[in-house]
Amino acid sequence: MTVLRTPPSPAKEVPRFPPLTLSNPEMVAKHTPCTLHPSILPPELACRLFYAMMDASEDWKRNKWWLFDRLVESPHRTSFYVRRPNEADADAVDVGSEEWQEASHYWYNGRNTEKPCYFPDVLEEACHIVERVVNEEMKKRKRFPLEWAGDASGVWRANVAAANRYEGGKESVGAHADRMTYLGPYPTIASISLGTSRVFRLREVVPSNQKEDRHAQTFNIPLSHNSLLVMHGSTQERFKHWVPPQPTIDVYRPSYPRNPNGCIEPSNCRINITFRFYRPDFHPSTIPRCKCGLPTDLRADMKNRQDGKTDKYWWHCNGAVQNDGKDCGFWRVLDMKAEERGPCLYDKVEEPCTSGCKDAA
Ligand SMILES: O=C(O)CCC(=O)C(=O)O
Ligand SMILES: [Fe+2]
Repeated sequence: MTVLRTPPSPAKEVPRFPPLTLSNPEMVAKHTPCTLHPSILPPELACRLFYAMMDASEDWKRNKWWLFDRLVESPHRTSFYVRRPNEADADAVDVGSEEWQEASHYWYNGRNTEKPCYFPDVLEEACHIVERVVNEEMKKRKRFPLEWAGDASGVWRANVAAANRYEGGKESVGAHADRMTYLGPYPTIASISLGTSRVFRLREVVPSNQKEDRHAQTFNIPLSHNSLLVMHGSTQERFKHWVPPQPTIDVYRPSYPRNPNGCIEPSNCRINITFRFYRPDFHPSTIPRCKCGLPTDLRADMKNRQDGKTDKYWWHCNGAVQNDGKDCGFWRVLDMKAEERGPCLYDKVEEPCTSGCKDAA
């Protein structure tokens, strides 16, 4: 017997757009929730910071983690710095204190047991400039209800910095969104690049309910020496970012010699420094432990984004990266109220901004 069925309707044609290079600040602001400043520090300071971080990076380590049954190493070196609290500032958090040490170990996937270094003077000098620019930017933007609002002064500041060194074009970092364990939701992350220019890549994670309607586009942002990329709130909730290996790179020629009468040595290294704010309401003592007894990871539920206020985040076991690849399967939804976190901008933001809203991009 032949059964006649109506043929299935052809799948909807959803256009795919090729990767787009965002070569100026206007394009970056149009397509992403980030802002680009091509030249952020006075040139002499940028060069001094490059040399200081190149010297320090001799001691930086490659992160290690378990991928299934294999111990793998990051294809770049990394380090973690904490800022000395400002005595004059009553709100300042001493993330260098013993109670915060766990947060620095977490950067190294629980491996590093040494005390993190305080910002060297040159990093402190750069940080002041970065903070001023970030705060100017933030004033112009629509903010998100879950952002931190506990600072009496209302200004953004950095209390930690993570640094990476990429040597040559082969070194890279894989696609990820930054873990929010100590940053909390909608963090602002300010990223300085020094040395060789590399491409920074961003790609949105399209929510499950929009998958049939649109594809994500890949954006390439060339980050040259002394540029600042500010990843504003929602970047970690909506996008993954990475620095891909690059077959060719332009060697960086510093504008100043290392020593007054020395010669200029070209370099094939890129140094990246991300300034971050570890929130007091995400203090290590408040981070849920999984069944392995380890601090859990906080991640945004990127595929089910909501309205900027009711977005979901999960605490989940981070054991797989540390524990011979074994994960205890623990997870729990973040509940800001029940976990007594905040204060957030909730009450100050009149209308919630949808994660995809244009002003927030
Ligand atoms: O090197 C960069 O620009 C990105 C580094 C990064 O994504 C990270 O450290 O989380
Ligand atoms: Fe990152």
